[in-house]
Amino acid sequence: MRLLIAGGGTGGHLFPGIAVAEEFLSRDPANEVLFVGTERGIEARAVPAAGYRLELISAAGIRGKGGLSQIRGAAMMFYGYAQSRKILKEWRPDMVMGVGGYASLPMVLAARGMRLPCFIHEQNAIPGLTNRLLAKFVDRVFITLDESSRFFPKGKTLLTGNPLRRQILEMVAGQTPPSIAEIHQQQYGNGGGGPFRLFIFGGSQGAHAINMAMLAALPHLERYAARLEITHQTGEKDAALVAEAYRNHGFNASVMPFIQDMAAVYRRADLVICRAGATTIAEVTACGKACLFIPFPFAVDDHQRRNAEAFLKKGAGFMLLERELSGERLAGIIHELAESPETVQRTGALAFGLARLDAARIIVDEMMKTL
Ligand SMILES: CC(=O)N[C@H]1[C@@H](OP(=O)(O)OP(=O)(O)OC[C@H]2O[C@@H](n3ccc(=O)[nH]c3=O)[C@H](O)[C@@H]2O)O[C@H](CO)[C@@H](O)[C@@H]1O
Repeated sequence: MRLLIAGGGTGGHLFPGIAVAEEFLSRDPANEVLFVGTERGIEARAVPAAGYRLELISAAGIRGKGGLSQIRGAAMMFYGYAQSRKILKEWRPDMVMGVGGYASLPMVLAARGMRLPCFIHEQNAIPGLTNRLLAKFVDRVFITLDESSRFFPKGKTLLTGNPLRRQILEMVAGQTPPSIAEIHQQQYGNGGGGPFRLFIFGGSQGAHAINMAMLAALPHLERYAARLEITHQTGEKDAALVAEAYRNHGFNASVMPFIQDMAAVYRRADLVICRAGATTIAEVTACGKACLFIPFPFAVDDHQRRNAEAFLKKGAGFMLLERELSGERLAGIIHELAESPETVQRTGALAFGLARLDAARIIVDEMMKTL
């Protein structure tokens, strides 16, 4: 059977699609998957790197832009629709899934026009415009958080969670959470002051504001430099600057623009400091990690904050808003949590309790049912 997965732009849309592809391919060696995205999206690099076939179409945003760019965006969408029809006629998928992002709009509409079974997956608490529009046309809407259900037709919406890539699921399966006694031994054994491992990352593109706040936090953390083991994903632009700052302040830090094997880094972390993109949240909760969320304040409809709030209500994470973010504040929280292993352990355990590990399986089961 053939599944076409359309959309992307950012990792938060694309990686759930890759998770569904992995599940679908595991069902039958004869199954095939084709990804469709745009050349500017993360899919242009990440899909071939993951070993999948990718077709590119033309697509662009329309929402909130001035007259000329709206006309340009609409023209690109029409062209993308024609390209989508051509791909569908040539590749002949059995079903099509949109994962959000510009490319999913023309492709899912074209697929619906050709009467193919169509599905969408929404990752966020507040859905993007593409998925709101597409919901009317698809057979099933899969959602990550109950909060988004009010935007979609009741009869066809199903709460599944956010599909997790195999690298994350395998890590979770092989992991036994440490006991409080082990954490104490690790952090206070051998005369006290065992390592506290921080993983700082800013979603699929890195976060300049988090990078700068962490640099501003370093002078306040110098006394703990020997205890902190830091892995910091910066995005492309800030990598050199951030690496140099850690060196100058005497910190043991591994700085990378982008990380392929996220599971390995999650596994080692005691505390994760990150944005509140939906896929990030799904992963840190599955890994049972205590997390300080710093939501991206300009995400459409402030959806990152809403994503995080869904977890904070249950004590399963911490949040610091960007407008309150300063080096001193960030250093204060890191220090406080490094000194409080019970809080870190309890928060991670509560997060794990909210994780949904079977989203990809449920989605593929549901898609197969409609065939
Ligand atoms: C600025 C913005 O609007 N961001 C949106 C985007 O975020 P973004 O693309 O940052 O998505 P998420 O934070 O949800 O997920 C990031 C994904 O990238 C992966 N990763 C990240 C860094 C790295 O070095 N390597 C790596 O593989 C993570 O493991 C994760 O799978 O899509 C999300 C899902 O729709 C939204 O919730 C976010 O609001």
